[in-house]
Formats: sequence, C-alpha cells, structure tokens
Amino acid sequence: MKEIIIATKNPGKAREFKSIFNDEDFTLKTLLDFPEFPEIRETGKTFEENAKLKAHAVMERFNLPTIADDSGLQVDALYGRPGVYSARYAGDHNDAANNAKLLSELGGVPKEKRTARFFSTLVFASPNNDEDLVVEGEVKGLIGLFPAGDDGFGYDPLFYLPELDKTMAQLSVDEKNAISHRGHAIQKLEKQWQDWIKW
Ligand SMILES: O=c1nc[nH]c2c1ncn2[C@H]1C[C@H](O)[C@@H](COP(=O)(O)OP(=O)(O)OP(=O)(O)O)O1
Ligand SMILES: [Mg+2]
Repeated sequence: MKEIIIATKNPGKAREFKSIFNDEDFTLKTLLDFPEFPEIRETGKTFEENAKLKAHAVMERFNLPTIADDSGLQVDALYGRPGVYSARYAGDHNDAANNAKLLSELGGVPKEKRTARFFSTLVFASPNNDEDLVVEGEVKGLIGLFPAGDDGFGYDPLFYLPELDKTMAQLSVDEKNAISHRGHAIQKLEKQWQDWIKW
C-alpha cells in the first residue's frame, strides 16, 4: 500500500486532512503517528517557506511523499499580523493565550473594521519529483468580540463568518473543509497531485 505523510503535529489539521484527503489507493499518516519526530523549526518568512521546510524535513526522514501545511491568520487592523507568526503570537503555541492576545489587541476596534482572513499554503514534496507542488487557499471573515464554539482549533472560536452567522468553531469538520482556507487548498491539491506525482 502506498503511503503519504502529512507533516503536521496539529491534531486539528490532521483531522481535517483525513476527512477529505483519502483514497483506497494510499494510506495517510501524520507526525502524530511518529511522536518521536523532532520539532521542525519554522524559520521561514513566508507560509510557503515554512511549508517547504516542514515537507522536506519529513520527506527526507521517511523517504515518502509528504504534504505540509503552513497557515495563519491575517488581521487587517493589525496590518496582516499575526500572519506567519500566528502559532507563536502570544509566546509558545498556546491557542487560549493567542486568542486572548488577539481580543486584547483589537480592543475598541468596531465590528466592521475587524476584517481578517485565514491563509494556507500546502507544499507536496515527493522523493521522485524534482519540483514541489504548491497550492494556496484563503477564507475571509471577521474577528468576533468574544469566542464561540468548541470545534476546530486555534483561532476558530474568534473567526466569524457573516454569511453563516457562525464562527469556524461552530462548524463540523466537513462544513469547515467546504469553506476554509485549508479546505480550498486541499481541493486544489486533489485536482493536481495525481498527474504530478512520480511514485
Ligand atoms: O483552520 C484554522 N483554524 C484556526 N486557527 C488556524 C487555522 N489554520 C491555522 N491556524 C492558526 C493556528 C496556529 O496558530 C497557526 C498555524 O501555525 P502552523 O505552524 O501552520 O501550524 P501548527 O504549528 O499548529 O502545526 P504544524 O506546524 O505541525 O502543522 O495558525
Ligand atoms: Mg507549526
């Protein structure tokens, strides 16, 4: 059986990938299956650079086709921050602290000025391919005045979707994948990867 690895330790991302990126043709693993795999330092300045770092570190270790996601939240009133630094916004990768800092930095900013987007870059690297396959996705929304919902991860409870009158954390994994940055990027990947890959 062919194997593909998703180079993530984030259980929320792993769940989203597993729910839409699957096929009888291959088995999907993530770094949660290899807890001993060391932390990959995300030293890039862009989502694409970081996704490449993660995809190549894991591909080289396992010699298997590997997909990495690097993603983040860009808030207009904060000039695009936290952006590439979304995971480390309030220090060390702590969702609750990140959300609290976001609410505090946006204190006093009215609803119509709380526009934001989630952005995701996926890099697919494979041992027999010289070039990586790179796709991107985004979704626009508003940063809520308070958190709502228990599903999802990261900034989902604060990411409000006006058309649905729900936050990202109030959607099921399938509903989120249908509209999210990562869902859009995975849909693009689905259309391209089988023609691209050299197994
Ligand atoms: O759908 C999302 N819903 C909510 N928050 C999200 C989402 N997508 C990215 N985010 C936030 C979480 C984290 O603060 C940062 C990603 O950082 P990023 O380095 O790409 O992921 P990560 O460190 O959690 O896992 P990993 O690097 O192992 O894939 O942006
Ligand atoms: Mg990370």
